[in-house]
Amino acid sequence: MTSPLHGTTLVLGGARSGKSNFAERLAVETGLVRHYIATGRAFDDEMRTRIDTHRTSRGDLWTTHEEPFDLVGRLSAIDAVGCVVLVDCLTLWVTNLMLEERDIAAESARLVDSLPALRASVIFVSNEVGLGIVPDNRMARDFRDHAGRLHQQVAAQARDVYFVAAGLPLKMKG
Ligand SMILES: Nc1nc2c(ncn2[C@@H]2O[C@H](COP(=O)(O)OP(=O)(O)OP(=O)(O)O)[C@@H](O)[C@H]2O)c(=O)[nH]1
Repeated sequence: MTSPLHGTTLVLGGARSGKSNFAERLAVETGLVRHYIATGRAFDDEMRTRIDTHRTSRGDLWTTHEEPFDLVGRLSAIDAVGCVVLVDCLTLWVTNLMLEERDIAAESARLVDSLPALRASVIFVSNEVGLGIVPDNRMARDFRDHAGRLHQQVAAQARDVYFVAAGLPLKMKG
């Protein structure tokens, strides 16, 4: 079975742009079995509250997986014809890898290389973090650069790419 969204989709946007809600809608519209991979971790009460709100609003028709590091392994474990996997989000994944001093270029390449073989439809959500002024600290600049390169690689591989601002999706590819 090939869903209307078969392949990879990338949904970019700023903080509170509505990108996660839009990506969830795309996943629901496929009519496929839904999986959600959260790369975020609850480090404080504010994040815990936000995560609880997200879980409640997703409801019971989603299977949630919390995976801060091994996206390739988790995607291949879930992978099946007839399912859609929403990964929210790539920028938190990059953050987690940076905090562990992993090789981001290698991990990014491994992820992008794994995509064509997947049978599931995969929707990646990510923050566009490159639009502001040049950050004044090295780690923030590295983060911006890693995220920007990863977005280019995923976008090149993706069938559909969207940019969301003010809750409105702009289709950039597909
Ligand atoms: N650990 C965990 N994280 C979750 C879960 N559900 C959502 N999240 C995280 O919540 C984050 C998105 O929430 P927000 O920060 O409120 O949304 P945002 O992406 O900034 O805002 P929008 O652009 O409006 O979507 C994602 O990065 C997820 O990783 C969950 O069940 N478990």
